[in-house]
Amino acid sequence: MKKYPVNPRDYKLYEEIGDGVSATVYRALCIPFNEIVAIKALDLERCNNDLDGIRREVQTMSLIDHPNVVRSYCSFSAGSSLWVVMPYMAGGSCLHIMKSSYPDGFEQPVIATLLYEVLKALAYLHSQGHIHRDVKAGNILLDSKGAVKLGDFGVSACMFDSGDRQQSRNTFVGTPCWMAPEVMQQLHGYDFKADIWSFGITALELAHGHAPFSKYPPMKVLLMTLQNAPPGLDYDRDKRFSKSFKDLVAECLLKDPKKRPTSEKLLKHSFFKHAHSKDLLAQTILNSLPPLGDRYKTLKENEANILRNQAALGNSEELSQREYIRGISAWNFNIEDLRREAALIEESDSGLSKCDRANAPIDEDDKIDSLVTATFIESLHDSVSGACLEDCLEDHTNETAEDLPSNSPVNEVGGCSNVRADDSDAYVSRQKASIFEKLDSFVTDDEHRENSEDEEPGFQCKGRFTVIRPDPCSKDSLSANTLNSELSSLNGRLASSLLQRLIKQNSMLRDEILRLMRYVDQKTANMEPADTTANNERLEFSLAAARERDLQSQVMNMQQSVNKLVEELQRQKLKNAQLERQLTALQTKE
Ligand SMILES: Nc1ncnc2c1ncn2[C@@H]1O[C@H](COP(=O)(O)OP(=O)(O)OP(=O)(O)O)[C@@H](O)[C@H]1O
Repeated sequence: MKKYPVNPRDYKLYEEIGDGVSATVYRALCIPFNEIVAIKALDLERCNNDLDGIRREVQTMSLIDHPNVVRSYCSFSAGSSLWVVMPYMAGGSCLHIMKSSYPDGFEQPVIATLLYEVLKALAYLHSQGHIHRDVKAGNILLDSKGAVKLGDFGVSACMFDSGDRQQSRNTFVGTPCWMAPEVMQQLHGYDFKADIWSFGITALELAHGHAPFSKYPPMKVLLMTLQNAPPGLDYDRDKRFSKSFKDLVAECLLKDPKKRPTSEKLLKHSFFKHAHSKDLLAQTILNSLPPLGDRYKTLKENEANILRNQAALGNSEELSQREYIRGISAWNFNIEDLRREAALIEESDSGLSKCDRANAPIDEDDKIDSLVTATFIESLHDSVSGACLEDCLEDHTNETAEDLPSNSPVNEVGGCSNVRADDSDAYVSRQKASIFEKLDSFVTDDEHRENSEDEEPGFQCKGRFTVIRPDPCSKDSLSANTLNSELSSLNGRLASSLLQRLIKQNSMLRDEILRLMRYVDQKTANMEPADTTANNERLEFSLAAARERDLQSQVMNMQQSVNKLVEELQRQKLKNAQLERQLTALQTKE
């Protein structure tokens, strides 16, 4: 097999052709082979605490061998970046193609052709034990001849892994619009069926030019995905699509992952009778497209305009849209964002599309406050009791307002279409006050963290990444050795500060959960006989104990990670000492 060089000097970087959370992608020339390639430059400083993720991505990519999956030729470090050399996909991503030429989505034969190829990639990955976890139009790449490949293993996970990596499937990664409900809930982990959900959302994205709820801020996307009926193809709006397409989407977007078909089974779906060869793609959507670099530049300019407008209007939905345009997967899920987004949801929304409206609960705009409250409270309960929010809501879908006591939690909280305006308004205000109180306590914690950041100016938390702020004054003056040892010691300090923060947040969350449970119990006690209250208390106690055990085991795992990091640090120090000795020896020789 052809061996690509692993020296940065053997490559010549041309223009930028894409970017994501952790990487910038360039068109490049592999000089010895005189071959155009793509180089993904992962900025190790931008994702310092996600080295495992990077290692995983590179490992996964190098082991992959399938015509529908982007493979890596080789990878190596170049300065503070890790370069991954890949085949150059001159057509770019489907998201970019739609943004530049097909804002309302593709025609059915094109969609069927694209999806069939993606599905072959998924069937292969799943058979190899991988969950892709980031299936979306932005990661469907086309070469100049119309070959389709699935890219970006930044958040992929292996189903056969145990221990640490298995646990990573319980963490919150991925783009909210494409994220399966079970991934959002973070209750019981998830499996490859999460990819099938994302595949269904991607099908809608290719059909409409955007994913369902893509214009909304992440918090709202989360609420809508959890509480609304699954999105789908609309009877009126999507007349141009066949019944088999509608069926395919509906099957992929079943909320219960067990009911979703496997990728292998989906390959036999009748919709794929509409699939063609790659020539169709070359002759239709790739025909007369400007070069990828130019398209990317235009896209960046548009993005900059949106940013300017958004800054002028102070509109955070535009911000969300900008992230969508960039096809970014990370979700900056911090309490400040949450607060801002919850406040934004309060404002009445006039922007729901007809299709989104069809999927929204009745009076959704008016009662969105209660949705916020409901989801916070229910998801807090769920994280304690392990009960599924979705089940909880579905259990009550057939009940009407009249079936339930007027002050029942379902009427007041969860049953969005059954909310009684008079009772619920007061209830919602009370709950909102309590939520903001909770948020305040988190924010205070965040402020603490910020203050402590003052002591350690290098750290900054950004969603799933902890970013090291570059220090322009010192960087150049550092020798490779000191930089190395600095990075290693930062890892240790970073892990322990993260650990402390997590423990603190967990215990605060637990207290808050208990407080909220007591509150709900007090409310329901009026309706229940006395012995049920005693039972509830017992249940509450055992649930809290189970949660505590869970937290303790998480803490132990984190401590183990810290120990590993400390060991790594020692190793690096030894290496540094050796290098320094060699350096001195060399200097003496000279
Ligand atoms: N081999 C390639 N050929 C052409 N363009 C590519 C290639 N790989 C990636 N791109 C472009 O670069 C963009 C970003 O790449 P990628 O998604 O791998 O980065 P990332 O940082 O992992 O992104 P994300 O934010 O989705 O995690 C893609 O959406 C695509 O448009």
